[in-house]
Amino acid sequence: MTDNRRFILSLSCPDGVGIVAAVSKLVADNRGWIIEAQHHADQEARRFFMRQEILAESLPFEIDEFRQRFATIAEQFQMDWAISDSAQPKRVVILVSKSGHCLYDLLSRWKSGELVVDIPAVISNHEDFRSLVEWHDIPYYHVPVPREQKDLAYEKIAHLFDTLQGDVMVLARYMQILSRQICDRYPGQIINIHHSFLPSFVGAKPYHQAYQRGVKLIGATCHYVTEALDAGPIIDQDVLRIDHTDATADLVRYGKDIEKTVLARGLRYHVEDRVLLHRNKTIVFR
Ligand SMILES: Nc1nc2c(c(=O)[nH]1)N[C@@H](CN(C=O)c1ccc(C(=O)N[C@@H](CCC(=O)O)C(=O)O)cc1)CN2
Repeated sequence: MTDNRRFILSLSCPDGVGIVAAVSKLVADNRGWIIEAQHHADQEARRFFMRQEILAESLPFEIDEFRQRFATIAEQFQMDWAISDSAQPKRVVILVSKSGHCLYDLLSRWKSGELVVDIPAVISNHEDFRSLVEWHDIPYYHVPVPREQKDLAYEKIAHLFDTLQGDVMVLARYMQILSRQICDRYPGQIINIHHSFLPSFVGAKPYHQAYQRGVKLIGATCHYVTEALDAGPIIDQDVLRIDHTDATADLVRYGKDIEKTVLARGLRYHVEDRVLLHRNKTIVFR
């Protein structure tokens, strides 16, 4: 029975000739079995992006030696690169405030085995979801964010994340604006679900803004968090048609389903190393 463990190689570098050949030659010379391969050349940016999944058991060496052997090619082509192990689940720390629909959804997908991650903790600025989270045998940390002590609160969250050896923080309707310090400390490691079709309706009350504007489409956006509010690189989006008969409460209700779907999809892309960042945009190898 073939062991389905894969090494996932993701890279970007200045575009040029011979990149695919060089990478594939290293794998082929070691009789490696490529399960999935995608690449993209951004002609405007003159940058090349690539993702390969290689069957771990097909290679005669472990991941550390694979990284050592790949480093030579990476230097030759000035690559930003990473090799991850599909058998090593990402450690996802979830942050939530008072709206629990995305938290419930992620916990359900995790409990059913659909979302293969480790959840070392849930952090909240309220006590609302302690019993739900602890029922899942997941530690719950209540970190209040008083207006005059926001930086101290975010230092506590950063210390918790480091102590828990988190790989990614998911803001699952966490309604506090993170400081520049914590955003800069974890670039590409904090994912938010914003309840609008960005760039429309930034802020805490997008459904109210959508209703007031009279739009015919609403949506949700999963993006990486930067200091600039709701302005980080977009990972995934979706929309839904609405009309004049829909009140703000209807938009909030419809929106919850879109938010859950878009966040789960965006998080899956991230934990499967399918997202590469370039400037303020993403390449997503779906
Ligand atoms: N630095 C960033 N922090 C956060 C981002 C982000 O993109 N960059 N996204 C938000 C989530 N969000 C919308 O998706 C959002 C959350 C909160 C607010 C807001 O105005 N909050 C007020 C307090 C509101 C309250 O207490 O209920 C505030 O912080 O003063 C706007 C947008 C998460 N953080």
